[in-house]
Amino acid sequence: MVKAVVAGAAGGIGQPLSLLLKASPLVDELALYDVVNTPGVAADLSHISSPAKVTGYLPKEDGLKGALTGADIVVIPAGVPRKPGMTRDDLFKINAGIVQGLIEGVAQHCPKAFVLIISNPVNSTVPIAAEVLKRAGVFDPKRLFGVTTLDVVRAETFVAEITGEKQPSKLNIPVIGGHSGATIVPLFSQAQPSVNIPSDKYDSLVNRVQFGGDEVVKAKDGAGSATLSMAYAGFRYVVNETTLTQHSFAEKVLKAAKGESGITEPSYVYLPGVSGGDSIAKATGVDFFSVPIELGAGGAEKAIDIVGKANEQEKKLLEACYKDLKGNIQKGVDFVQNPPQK
Ligand SMILES: NC(=O)c1ccc[n+]([C@@H]2O[C@H](COP(=O)([O-])OP(=O)(O)OC[C@H]3O[C@@H](n4cnc5c(N)ncnc54)[C@H](O)[C@@H]3O)[C@@H](O)[C@H]2O)c1
Ligand SMILES: O=C(O)C[C@H](O)C(=O)O
Repeated sequence: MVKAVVAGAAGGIGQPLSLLLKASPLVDELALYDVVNTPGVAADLSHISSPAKVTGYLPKEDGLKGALTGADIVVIPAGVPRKPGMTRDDLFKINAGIVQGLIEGVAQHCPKAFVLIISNPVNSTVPIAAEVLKRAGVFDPKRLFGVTTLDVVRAETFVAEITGEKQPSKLNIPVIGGHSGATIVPLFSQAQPSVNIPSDKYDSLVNRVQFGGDEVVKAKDGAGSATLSMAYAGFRYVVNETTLTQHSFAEKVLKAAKGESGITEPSYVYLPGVSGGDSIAKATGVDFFSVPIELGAGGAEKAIDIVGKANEQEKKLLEACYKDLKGNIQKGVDFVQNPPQK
C-alpha cells in the first residue's frame, strides 16, 4: 500500500500533479491537503476509474494530521507564486513559514516519508525543511528532495529547438546547482547524446534555461508562474530505446523504494548526508546542491559527481552559482535557527 500526499493540492501545480498521481498505478491512496478547496478537487478526481482512493483535507478537524498520517511520499507545491517583477527570493517571506509549518507536520506524523519540495524559493525552502527535521531529530537526508526537474525539462526543450531533435526528452542534459537565476547551471558539455551548440547561441541558451521561469511569469501577466510544465516535470516522460513510459519524479522515488535499481533523477539535496555528496560539497563549498541522484530503496542513494567535468565556460557559471547559493542556503538555515522576531 502506497500513500501519497500533495500539500497545496488545490493550486495551479497541485491540481494537475494530483491528477497525474491519481492516474499512477503505483499509488493506492492519495491525500490532498490545502487551506482551501480540497474536498472539491478530491471529489472530482475520485470519479476517475484508477485504483487510488482520494481524500481531501482542510486545516480544520486536524486535517494536516489526517492527510499526513501513514504517508510514504509527500509532495509540497504549497505557497504563493511569483508575479512579474518579483524574484523567487521575494516569495521567501510567505513561503518560508508555509513550508516550515508543513514540515513540522511531516516530522510529527510521517517522519519516514519521502519529501519532495516544489515551493519556492527552493534554494532556501529545502534548507528550512532540513533544519525543521533536524530539530525534531528525524532528519534523513536521503529522503528530502528539492524538485529541480523543470530546469532539466526546459534545457531539453530549448536545446532541441536549436539542434532540431524531434524528441527533446531523448536528450539528457544535466542542469546542476540550485533553482533560481544564476544558480541554475546547465552543463551542455555533458549532454548525452552530445549536442553541438553554436557559439553565437550559447549565451542566450544559458540565459533562457536560467530565466525560463521568468518567461512564463511574464506571459501569465500576474496570473502566476509555471504550473502545467511543472506538473509535467514532476511527471515527465522517460524515453528509452523502444518504449515511451510515464514516470513522475514521485513515481521514480516510489519505484526505487520498491527495489527497482538504475533510476536517476536530478535533485537538490543535502550533500553531506548522501553517499558521494561529501566530495561535491567540498568542491562546491555548499551543502545543498542539485546533481543527478541515484535513487534506491532508502531514497537518495548516491550523488553523481559531474561538477568536476564542467568545461571552462561552465566553470565560470558555477562560480556565480556558488556565490548566490551560499546566501540562499544561509537564509533558510537562519530562518529556523534564529527565527525573525514577530
Ligand atoms: N520547483 C519548481 O520548479 C517550481 C515550478 C513552478 C512553481 N514553483 C513554486 O510552487 C509554488 C506553488 O505554485 P502554484 O502556481 O501552484 O501556486 P498556487 O497559488 O496556484 O497554488 C498554491 C496552493 O498552495 C496553497 N497553500 C497556501 N498555504 C498553504 C498551506 N499552509 N498549506 C497547504 N496549502 C497551502 C494555496 O491555497 C494554493 O492552493 C510557488 O511557490 C511557486 O513559486 C516551483
Ligand atoms: O519561475 C517561477 O517563479 C516558478 C518556477 O520556479 C519556474 O522555474 O518556473
